[in-house]
Amino acid sequence: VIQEAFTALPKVSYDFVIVGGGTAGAVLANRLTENPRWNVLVLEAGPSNEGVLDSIVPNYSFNLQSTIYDWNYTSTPQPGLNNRRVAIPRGHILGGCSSINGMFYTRGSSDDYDRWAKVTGDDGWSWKKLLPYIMKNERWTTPTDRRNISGQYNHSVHGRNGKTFVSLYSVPEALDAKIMEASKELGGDFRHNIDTNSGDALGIGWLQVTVGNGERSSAATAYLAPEYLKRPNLHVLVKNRVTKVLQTTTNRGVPVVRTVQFSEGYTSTGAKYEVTAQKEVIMSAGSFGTPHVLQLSGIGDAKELRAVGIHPIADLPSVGKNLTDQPQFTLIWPLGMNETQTFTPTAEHQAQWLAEWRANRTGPLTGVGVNSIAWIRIPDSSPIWQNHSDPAAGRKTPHLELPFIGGGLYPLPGRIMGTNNVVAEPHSRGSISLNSKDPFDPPLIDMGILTHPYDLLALKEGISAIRKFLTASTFAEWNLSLAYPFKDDSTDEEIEQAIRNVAASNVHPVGTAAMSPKGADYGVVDPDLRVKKVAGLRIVDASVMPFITCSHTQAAVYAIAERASDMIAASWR
Ligand SMILES: Cc1cc2nc3c(=O)[nH]c(=O)nc-3n(C[C@H](O)[C@H](O)[C@H](O)COP(=O)(O)OP(=O)(O)OC[C@H]3O[C@@H](n4cnc5c(N)ncnc54)[C@H](O)[C@@H]3O)c2cc1C
Repeated sequence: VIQEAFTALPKVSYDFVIVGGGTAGAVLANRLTENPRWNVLVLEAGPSNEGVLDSIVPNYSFNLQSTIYDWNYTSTPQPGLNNRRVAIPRGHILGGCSSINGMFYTRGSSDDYDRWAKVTGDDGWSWKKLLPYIMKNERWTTPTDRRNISGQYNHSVHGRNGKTFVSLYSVPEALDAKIMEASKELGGDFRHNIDTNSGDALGIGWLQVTVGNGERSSAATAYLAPEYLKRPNLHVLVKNRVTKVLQTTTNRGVPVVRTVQFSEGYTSTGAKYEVTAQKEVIMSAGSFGTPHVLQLSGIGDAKELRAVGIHPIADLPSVGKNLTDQPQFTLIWPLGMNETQTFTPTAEHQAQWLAEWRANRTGPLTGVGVNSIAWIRIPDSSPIWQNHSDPAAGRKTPHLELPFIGGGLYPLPGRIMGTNNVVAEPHSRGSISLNSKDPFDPPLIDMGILTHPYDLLALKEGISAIRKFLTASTFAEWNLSLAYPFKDDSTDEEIEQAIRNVAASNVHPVGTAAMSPKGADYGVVDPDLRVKKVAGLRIVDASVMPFITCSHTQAAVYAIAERASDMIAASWR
């Protein structure tokens, strides 16, 4: 069961305490309690996901932002964005970001994982070794519209017995046929790739989503489903925020950190508790929550910690550094056609769609708004390579992600088409640090967006690629003209300024507690995810990625958490 008061929990000793019941935390909670002898406590700051309609209806996911289900973080002024502050949503709910995300299921390329193996010296992080864990997470299912999907994915690279539902997009749009016609006509970078989740991520593929039976499949619905919450050894406490991890003892001069301090409710005035894990504390508070709690606890850059009045227990300067996210913005192309040839949803449509969803779990509300994505490389001949190194992990790795947003209702197109422009592997890096030693004071989050000149040039390469794609003859009848964030005839300078005025985070922050080889004098965790310079503490979430995957990040987090569960279980067997 899910509890909101620590006093309501049975008085047992916990083998493992998991900080954060998010994407990774829910996986660990499930897998570690497969062993009935191990008691596990999950501490989640946000409320339960149960019954939250916006988290169940796939098309409602945007409603969750700027609510109680969001941490509502705002970045520091971003020099690369003309000093704007940008919003960075994060799930504040059981299931974490997987309960509020866009449900895109994209794994990245095999190169991405092979690079992790190379930079950590642990072959277990390679694509080949992780693929079984990727598949262990996945429960492939038919899309909600039950169309014939042969030729739209590669059966052999998908798992059928996992926990998280993965399916193909479910709301056909007029745009779909056009994308595939253009792909056929242009080929090359725009060739059709039957499954961009196969390790070779390049080309245009159909979108796979974490949706099953018309509902969002999150880490909470999948790994903390009622059948698992029934386990007597699994204890889930929501609406309780961890404020610190504390040194429990010292073992041969090494601080042992197995005690967790937490505060009930959403404000600093709640009751305070401490709990000590018999085996390990696992930090799964995400790319912001994990480094924030570590720093509050004295684990981080000793100089920076002392400056805010925190006594360091482990000097790990990499905590909170290497913050990596993909810069992105959307181009809007109105269709030069009249209203009868296009489709604009009304309030009446919305009501009908909700009624259909409630009755059958089918219809337009099962869609996430995107059906296909182009993953492409910047040409080898581009002048960009004269001044910049290639940030991609290898030749099967795209530099750019270009999702297509149609918005119509088949067979009519929407009044506008959107093309998202994302730098899949950026060069810019940001950081997260303490504003003060008050755990309820939000951290300073510097996303570093567009601070490296490569990233802006790469976005401009993305614009060229989109324009090239739209020259395909199939688009002629739509009379597309660019309306936002600049015009077809804008100058180079106007385009650069427009990008800096609208670009934002792709909401995929990673890397703030990154893995490095055992014994390295940089990085935060060893390849087995144990925090360096202390004992009793591991990190399992998006923060451990040394490099971002060229993708949306949930599939990689699930893979990390599935492998971590095995590693942790093995070390206590
Ligand atoms: C709006 C949005 C859209 C996205 N879209 C996609 C997408 O379409 N596809 C995709 O693949 N990825 C997407 N992502 C990214 C993806 O969801 C994340 O990378 C992934 O879920 C992160 O998992 P995690 O376990 O690292 O962290 P989280 O899932 O964020 O889990 C961290 C958990 O810890 C809790 N927590 C934090 N601090 C504390 C504390 N002090 N005490 C107690 N609990 C704490 C949080 O409340 C949260 O539940 C999106 C993310 C967002 C926010």
